[in-house]
Amino acid sequence: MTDAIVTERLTKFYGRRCVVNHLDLRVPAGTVYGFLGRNGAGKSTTIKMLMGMVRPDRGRVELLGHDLAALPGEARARVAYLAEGHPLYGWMTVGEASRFARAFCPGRWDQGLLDRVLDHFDIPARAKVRRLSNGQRASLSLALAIAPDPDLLVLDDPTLGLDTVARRDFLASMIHLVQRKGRTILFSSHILADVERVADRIGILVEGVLRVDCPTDRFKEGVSRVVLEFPARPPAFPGCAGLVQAWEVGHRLELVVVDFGAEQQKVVESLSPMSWDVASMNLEDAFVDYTRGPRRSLPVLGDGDDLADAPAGAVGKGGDA
Ligand SMILES: Nc1ncnc2c1ncn2[C@@H]1O[C@H](COP(=O)(O)OP(=O)(O)OP(=O)(O)O)[C@@H](O)[C@H]1O
Repeated sequence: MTDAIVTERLTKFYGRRCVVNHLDLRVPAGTVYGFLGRNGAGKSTTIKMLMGMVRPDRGRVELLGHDLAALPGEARARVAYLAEGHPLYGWMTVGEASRFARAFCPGRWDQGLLDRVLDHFDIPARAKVRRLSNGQRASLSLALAIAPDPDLLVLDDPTLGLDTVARRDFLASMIHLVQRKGRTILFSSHILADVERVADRIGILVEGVLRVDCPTDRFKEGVSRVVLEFPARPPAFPGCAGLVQAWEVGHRLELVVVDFGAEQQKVVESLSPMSWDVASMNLEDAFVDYTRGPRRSLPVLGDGDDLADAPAGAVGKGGDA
């Protein structure tokens, strides 16, 4: 098995609105996959469809090589899911919550690992869940999710509300899990610095359409901000392949371009600027610049080298409805 998650043309409507649109997602086994998108892009809906909690209107899901509709119990036990907001029963103690979770995982439970995580985050077994801090609740949820030693861990915005130190500890635990051979993690997040730190690959949903699906570095290197300086008001930019957006700031023209190369350079030089420069960007800057563009015509970014020249549309077979 090479892909831990596969979706084919996965589609969900709420009313007449298509919130996940022909999603072809492939998450290779052993990958930490950052699933990104602005508020309302469709991340949670997708994750709920992956977990069988929301029924798709079209398409199919495969987890660990099995069709989700016929997932054997043995495979289901190898998948763990952490819902947004770390839902736990506040009236339970930590020990009760652990025993409760364990009852759903007969045969696969690493109590030693759970104890180590609880100890690391200083979470006593007798503490009531409702008295835990946000960070402790998140860590308890993660500990309960990883105690069955899952092959696939799916987390919906797991670091929401955590402080920087708690987030780093949480992410370190995630990496520890995945470093054990073949483990796969898909997580959604709005904290791009976290994603940049741990994700091998990213997918970006824009209004339910997967526009980016590639290694994290490929995305950072693929999106460039180009700044052209002029002595007076800049000329209008004529456009080029891979252009996400262009705007004027005083005597400057700023462009966001996917896969800036010789062809785009020629267009820039044809405007005879006094100077021009390509700025390097971190993941957050690249994400902001990319997703702020005109949504229906964003250049797509995937593993291939020639995607910026592809007609605007989704990665894979899908497209705008
Ligand atoms: N049960 C529902 N009924 C109707 N509309 C819904 C339902 N769940 C989600 N939506 C809508 O679907 C769209 C996608 O929501 P979703 O929660 O998947 O986005 P998201 O990318 O996870 O957003 P966020 O980052 O804000 O959590 C939103 O417009 C949301 O309002």
